[in-house]
Amino acid sequence: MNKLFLDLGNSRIKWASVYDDEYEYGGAESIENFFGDGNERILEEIGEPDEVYFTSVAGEEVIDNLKTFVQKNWRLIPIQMSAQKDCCGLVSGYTKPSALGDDRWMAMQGALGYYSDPCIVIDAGTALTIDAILDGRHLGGFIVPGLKSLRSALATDTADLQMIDSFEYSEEGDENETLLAKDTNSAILGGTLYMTASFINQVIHDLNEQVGTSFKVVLTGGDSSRLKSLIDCDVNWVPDLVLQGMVNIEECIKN
Ligand SMILES: Nc1ncnc2c1ncn2[C@@H]1O[C@H](COP(=O)(O)OP(=O)(O)OP(=O)(O)O)[C@@H](O)[C@H]1O
Ligand SMILES: CC(C)(CO)[C@@H](O)C(=O)NCCC(=O)O
Ligand SMILES: [K+]
Repeated sequence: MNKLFLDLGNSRIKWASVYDDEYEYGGAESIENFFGDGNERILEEIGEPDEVYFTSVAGEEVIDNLKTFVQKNWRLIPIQMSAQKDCCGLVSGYTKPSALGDDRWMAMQGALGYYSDPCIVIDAGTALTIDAILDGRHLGGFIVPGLKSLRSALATDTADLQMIDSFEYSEEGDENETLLAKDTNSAILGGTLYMTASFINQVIHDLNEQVGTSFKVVLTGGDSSRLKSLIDCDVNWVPDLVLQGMVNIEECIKN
């Protein structure tokens, strides 16, 4: 039995397979490339699934594309997984549980595969989210712009600042080494990174203080690799946390 799990984000799709109970993270691809021409390589890598599960924070159009894609390539109907009120050892903290981002719910379910409690889950994706779990309850969380959104806001709202591609720029590798920058790109990259890390550290600090415990911290998302060394405590870095959460739920429901 080959089960395919898909995580549809706002910028990228990530996938993993469970083949005879063996979990394997597949990779990530931009949404355009995934559905675009020349995706034979991705299809080949994925293989032929028997069942397809997906979760999504992308729009209806992307979900429709996925359904068509799965039907066309494998003659299957994918099963959507979403945030619940109370499921697999976790109770939602949202006043309206269905309004919580499905990726946030899945990431928390993924974190519960590592720690029974209490833990803080950080997803540094297109948006950056922080959620906390204590005694099997989601305490709630925060949503702020991700690094790319912060940088693009500056570029949009000023005359002289341009959008910089952090991936090209990171070759310089100096944004963590000096605190203050001496050129525009470093000032933006370093500043937004430092701002985001300070926010994360403050939330962790305040939660620990308020609850009187030391929360475990689990980190995921496209920007997590650049943030992890700036977090003041030990961090469990799990790039495929959302997918792991989906697999945990599927196993929990099956059993
Ligand atoms: N090719 C890439 N490789 C790694 N990181 C990337 C890449 N492209 C963008 N990023 C960074 O990752 C962030 C987006 O994270 P991620 O890919 O996890 O988002 P996403 O797929 O939209 O997920 P979500 O919508 O769930 O947040 C952006 O802020 C950007 O800086
Ligand atoms: C916050 C994002 C964009 C993070 O990917 C996603 O989880 C989402 O669209 N959430 C819905 C709103 C909410 O979680 O309150
Ligand atoms: K997002």
